[in-house]
Amino acid sequence: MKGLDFDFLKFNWLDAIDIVLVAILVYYIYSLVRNTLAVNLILGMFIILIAYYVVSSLHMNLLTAIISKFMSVGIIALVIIFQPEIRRFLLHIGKSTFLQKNKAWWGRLFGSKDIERDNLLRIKPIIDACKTMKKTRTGALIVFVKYYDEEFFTNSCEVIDGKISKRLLESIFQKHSPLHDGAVVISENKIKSASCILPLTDNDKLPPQFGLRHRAGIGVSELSDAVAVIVSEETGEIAYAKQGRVRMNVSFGELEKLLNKDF
Ligand SMILES: Nc1ncnc2c1ncn2[C@@H]1O[C@H](COP(=O)(O)OP(=O)(O)OP(=O)(O)O)[C@@H](O)[C@H]1O
Repeated sequence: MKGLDFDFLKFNWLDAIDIVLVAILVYYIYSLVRNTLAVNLILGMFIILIAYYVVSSLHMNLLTAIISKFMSVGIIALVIIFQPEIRRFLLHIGKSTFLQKNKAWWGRLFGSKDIERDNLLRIKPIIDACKTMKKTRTGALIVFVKYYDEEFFTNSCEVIDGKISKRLLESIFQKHSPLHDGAVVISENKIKSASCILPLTDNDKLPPQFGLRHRAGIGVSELSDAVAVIVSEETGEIAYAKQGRVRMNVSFGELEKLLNKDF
């Protein structure tokens, strides 16, 4: 009888690096899809994969053939289904590149105070406008995007391309303004557009009080690197959506910190 082959148990440092990298990748994917619909899709795929192994090991040929045909087109289906997650994943990688990180490090080393001060100056009119809108129960949806996709936004928005100001934001969302319906998009330190119709999230686990405004804010944050600030017309509460997840009852202090980090 031939001896058993335990070669596969040999373990070297490259295997260790391999395992660590796979663990990081799995964690990265998990943190991208956590609390989003993609989790259910991954679970569904996993069940189909197990079903395939079960039926093929039981030699159930017809079912095996059907599932394997289904899986052979799976890769195209996966790219289509997970398009928002793949896009977010690539954007994350791009954002964490050496150059981008270095920019932040130079800032931290030599000009952190100035950068922080500049950032707070940029954010202040937005926070102030949110404070007023919360007080007056004016519904608002403000979306911040790092990369302004002309095609995506121009088709469904009114172009503004104006300086960020408290009064401009308040006037846009004021109930009688023709532009108050929809979202304001801020990018490149400007109010790029208003009255934007955004894609709604399909997430069915959201609180029942979340209507279209909240769904639109969460929806756009699922599809891109956008973050959204939502002021509820009903309650005046501020919500913050990022990567398809939403934080409710955000205080102005928190909002400042979040925008300082993400905007
Ligand atoms: N697809 C969309 N994109 C951007 N804004 C939208 C979209 N659909 C609806 N809205 C905005 O949401 C408003 C309706 O909000 P709705 O009352 O359904 O939201 P909500 O999440 O319950 O918030 P609120 O607490 O302010 O009522 C609309 O007047 C419009 O301004």
